[in-house]
Amino acid sequence: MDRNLAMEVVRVTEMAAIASARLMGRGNKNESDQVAVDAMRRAFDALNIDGTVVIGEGERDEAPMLYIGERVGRREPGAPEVDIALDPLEGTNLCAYGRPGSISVVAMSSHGGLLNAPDTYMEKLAVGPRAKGAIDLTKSPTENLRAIAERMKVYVEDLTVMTLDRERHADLIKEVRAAGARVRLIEDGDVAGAIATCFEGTGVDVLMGIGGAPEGVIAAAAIRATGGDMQGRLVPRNQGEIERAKKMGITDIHKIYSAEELAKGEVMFAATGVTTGDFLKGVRFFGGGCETHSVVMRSKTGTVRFIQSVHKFDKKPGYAL
Ligand SMILES: O=P(O)(O)OC[C@H]1O[C@](O)(COP(=O)(O)O)[C@@H](O)[C@@H]1O
Repeated sequence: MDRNLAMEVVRVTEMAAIASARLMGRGNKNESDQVAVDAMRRAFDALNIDGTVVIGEGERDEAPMLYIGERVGRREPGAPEVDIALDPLEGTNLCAYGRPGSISVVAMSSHGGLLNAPDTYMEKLAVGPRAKGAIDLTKSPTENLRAIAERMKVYVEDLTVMTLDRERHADLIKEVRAAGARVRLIEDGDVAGAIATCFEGTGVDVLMGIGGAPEGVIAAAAIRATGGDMQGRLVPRNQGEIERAKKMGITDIHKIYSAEELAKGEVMFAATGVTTGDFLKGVRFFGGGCETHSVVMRSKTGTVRFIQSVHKFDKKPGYAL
């Protein structure tokens, strides 16, 4: 993958973020998501890649655009063949209700690099580079917090654990509190939550708990690029999801995946803030344009770039739609 591709991919997340941010706070999550999907699909047409969506908006029969298996990009001769995991609007409710932390996101790898995760749940444990190697999903949350604290040379009481505010996490939250760590509950958006552990300034040290499996693969791509660490284990909700996982080539449903197994080889990752979150500002509109804030990363070099862009709608009418 050409290194300049990483800089091109950010245009795709910028366009999707601008489109959904336009509808921020209107209380309609489907509408916010749909405009992001449309914009992202259009933006891919400008990229000279031969891309296959491996994690997208759903199966072909349920998602008309950016469905799993869809080929995207201009696909001109010499275009790199890439697998793509995307979420045009991660945290649809956050955007629809004007809450912090929604992002638009794309991860890319060479062919076969991204786990074809079924649309089920995944138990996730993610930390930043300072705690790399200290996590183990076979151990209890308390044991993990002690190992993470030791590796980071801090007290467990200094750690902040982010988790989705869900009923299913009642025991987890109780245990984390009993261990002495601080807890930050989020309403949605555990991709941004996992990535936040890799940026010191966010104050988030650990992401724990169960969220979407496709989101787990996207997060793993970013974790790989930033040098953090992550483990994930599928948590199917019913027999149908187990069957679906098998069809997608997953033989051991209980397997614990490392970040390297979720997103193998060279990966690129780009995200643009829709609403302001822990490490990205949201889209800000002004007369005739807007400003976006994005992050672009490559696992090969570990370079992390924050990109602040000013878009003028009279010169780029496509962005104004
Ligand atoms: O809402 P659930 O069923 O607990 O699922 C959790 C998943 O939903 C999200 O919070 C938001 O997903 P959407 O953007 O599809 O609404 C993810 O970040 C998370 O992985």
